[in-house]
Amino acid sequence: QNKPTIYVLATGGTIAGSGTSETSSTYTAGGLTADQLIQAVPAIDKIANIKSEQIANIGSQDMNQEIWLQLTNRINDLAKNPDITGFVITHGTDTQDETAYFLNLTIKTDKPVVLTGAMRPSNALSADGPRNLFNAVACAASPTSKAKGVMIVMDDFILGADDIQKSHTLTMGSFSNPNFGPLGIMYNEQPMFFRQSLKKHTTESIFDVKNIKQLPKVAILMGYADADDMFIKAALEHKIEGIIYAGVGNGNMSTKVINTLSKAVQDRQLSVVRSSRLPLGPTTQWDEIDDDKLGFTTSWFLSPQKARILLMLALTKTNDYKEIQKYFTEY
Ligand SMILES: NC(=O)C[C@H](N)C(=O)O
Repeated sequence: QNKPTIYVLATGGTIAGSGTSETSSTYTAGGLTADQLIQAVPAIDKIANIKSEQIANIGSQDMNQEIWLQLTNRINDLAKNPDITGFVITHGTDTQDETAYFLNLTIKTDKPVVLTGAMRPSNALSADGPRNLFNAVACAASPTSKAKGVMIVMDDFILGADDIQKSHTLTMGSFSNPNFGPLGIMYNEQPMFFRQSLKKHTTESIFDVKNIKQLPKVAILMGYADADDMFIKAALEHKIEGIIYAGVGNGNMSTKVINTLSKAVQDRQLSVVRSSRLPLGPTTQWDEIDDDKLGFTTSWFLSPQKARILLMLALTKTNDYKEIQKYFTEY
């Protein structure tokens, strides 16, 4: 029939998980296959032909760069097939923001790529997975979803990868674009878009991971009152190339932390990106810290975990902090 073909790549998560009963909070993420997830939503057949593939079947707390690279390379390859309209990735919610942002920077297609997941396991009373999967397929099937960057569809909202945040440990409605608002909503089997990100992504992104087997090593460390530099020293022993420091307030750091980090910038060209432990607002340059003097970069609106992804990709190109700072304003 004349329906769009959507390619579903399944990776596990609570959407594929099963609980000990339909009302218990005890469950294991992952388990159900891509085919089982799709068969549980017969309404999908009305709107799309589905092809599917099992990439992994894990809780997303175990997501890793091998799977990221596999997803990127597979989608870039499949996107050349004119019969495929768009892609849906089922994924655990814990690190969905990271995978979405990684793909946003490394996928080279205008075709819609939509991630979805669930907060309740597949056999829970009022499980959210089936509706989310239906909406994700409907979003990926629509021509209006093209060239919008990688999106996440959860709880009827369409969310952009650069601002996506999981903000509640337990309940549905956990996902939002907290700084700039959602891109749109799913309504009546169709996406309705109200906003679009101006950040570079997908076809405009310069990051190409086709020949990359191992990404540069970057760690995240968090600031707090009376922060010591012991974790920085420990990280430096592991041949780390970059540190994202999730500082207090506007990416601030204790004097001890600043001194140890700036010494590592000078002595061994460590790349340091200041970010914030706060959920909202940018980490701006030059407020209380002289970034140019120290050779530091700031993450602007990226959360520490997304700043880590951009820094890993940036380090495949350069370790010049000015160039890296440019990336943090563009992506
Ligand atoms: N709601 C979920 O999907 C949580 C689960 N731990 C996961 O990320 O796979």
